[in-house]
Amino acid sequence: MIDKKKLYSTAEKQETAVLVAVSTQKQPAEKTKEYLDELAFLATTLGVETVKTFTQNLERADIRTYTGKGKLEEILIYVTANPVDMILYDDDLTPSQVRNLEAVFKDIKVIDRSLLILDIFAMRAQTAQSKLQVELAQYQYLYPRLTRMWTHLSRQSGVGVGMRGPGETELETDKRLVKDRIAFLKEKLEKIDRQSTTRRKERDRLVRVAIVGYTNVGKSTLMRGLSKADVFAENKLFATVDSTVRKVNMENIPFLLTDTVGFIRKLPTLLIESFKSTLDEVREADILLHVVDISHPSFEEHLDVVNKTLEDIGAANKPTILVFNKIDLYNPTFNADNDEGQEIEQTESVLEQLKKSYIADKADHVVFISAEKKENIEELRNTLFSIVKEKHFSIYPNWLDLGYTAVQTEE
Ligand SMILES: Nc1nc2c(ncn2[C@@H]2O[C@H](COP(=O)(O)OP(=O)(O)OP(=O)(O)O)[C@@H](O)[C@H]2O)c(=O)[nH]1
Ligand SMILES: [Mg+2]
Repeated sequence: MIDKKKLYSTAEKQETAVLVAVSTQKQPAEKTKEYLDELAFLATTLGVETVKTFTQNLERADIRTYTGKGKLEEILIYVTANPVDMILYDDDLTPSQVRNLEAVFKDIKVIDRSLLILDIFAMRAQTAQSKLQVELAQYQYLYPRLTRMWTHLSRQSGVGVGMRGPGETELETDKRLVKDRIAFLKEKLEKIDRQSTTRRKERDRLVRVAIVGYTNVGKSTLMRGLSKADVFAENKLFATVDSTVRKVNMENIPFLLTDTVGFIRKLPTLLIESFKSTLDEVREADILLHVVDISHPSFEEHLDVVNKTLEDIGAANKPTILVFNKIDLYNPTFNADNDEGQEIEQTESVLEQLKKSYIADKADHVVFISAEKKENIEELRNTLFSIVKEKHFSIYPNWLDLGYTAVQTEE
């Protein structure tokens, strides 16, 4: 049995972190800066304050200690002289890197990107299913890394980042018990998966639309704007971990709208695997609303990350509306490459060009909106509805003769 005696308390003091990243041939320095901003934002989401960042240029990350020796010493001097609870690495560390770094940093936690993201998911998971999914991903991540550090950490008072299981319990650290737990969780999830597949099959066949996108782009805000759902939206990463399905009616044609978990660069593979059945909502969708935060300086990279993840889960090549959101914050003079002295183009023509470039290869439709300020929502509704309608009539060619009442669902 798992020991659930020690409860996680939110009243703990705020934890502090230093961030570490390397710039490599594949990852130029300006990218590293952006990634570190994202890492700091992930930390903030967990209430962790960033006190310093360290970066290093290397051909590739050091296989033993991630950074080189000199930088490692520099970090050690800093964390010895200052109150620092954890060192956050922007990439995933191998079990042996973790071991080596633990030996250097002793009582200071060594946390990598995956572990941080897993921790946020643990905090956000609401349903029994997503809690089990997160717990499974956490244990699969921890199992090969269960070393002195984890047993040591679990004995420290107060559980912080890296040790938080879902449901406010602490993670188990006994290797043998963890193995049993993994088997148990897998079995339980398979059972839930079988039940929900049956339930989905029994559901009447309605057109399914999934809202997808990078984290924090405004998916839940848009969901609220398009349906009556009271969905949680917040300026933090991964506000949504569970998917919400709502039935929406437009001109007496019902369809299902799903808000989904956001994607992120380097989303832990284990999370994708264990969230398989949650992601089924995306995989089984007929139409995708791909939301992009156009005000974000790296929105194009976000777009590529999402498309790549969609491919990975087998959900690419669906009819897609590319929804550029937060148009109220968009400033093309900031995003566009402006050579000195060059006239800054009007927002409208910049958007027009953007639309053309995306229509050509990445989307069937492009719409610019502000979900928050409710700008252009009508245009989006109309575009969406025209596609939904087409799909709906291909399933129910005689819909108009049925008096609109043939389909009843519980959503
Ligand atoms: N200015 C502005 N802010 C917006 C807009 N749409 C959403 N936001 C804000 O962006 C933040 C994230 O919104 P969410 O709807 O939670 O985003 P999400 O994509 O569901 O995020 P996750 O569930 O965390 O992946 C919130 O603070 C929203 O208020 C918009 O059109 N303009
Ligand atoms: Mg959300």
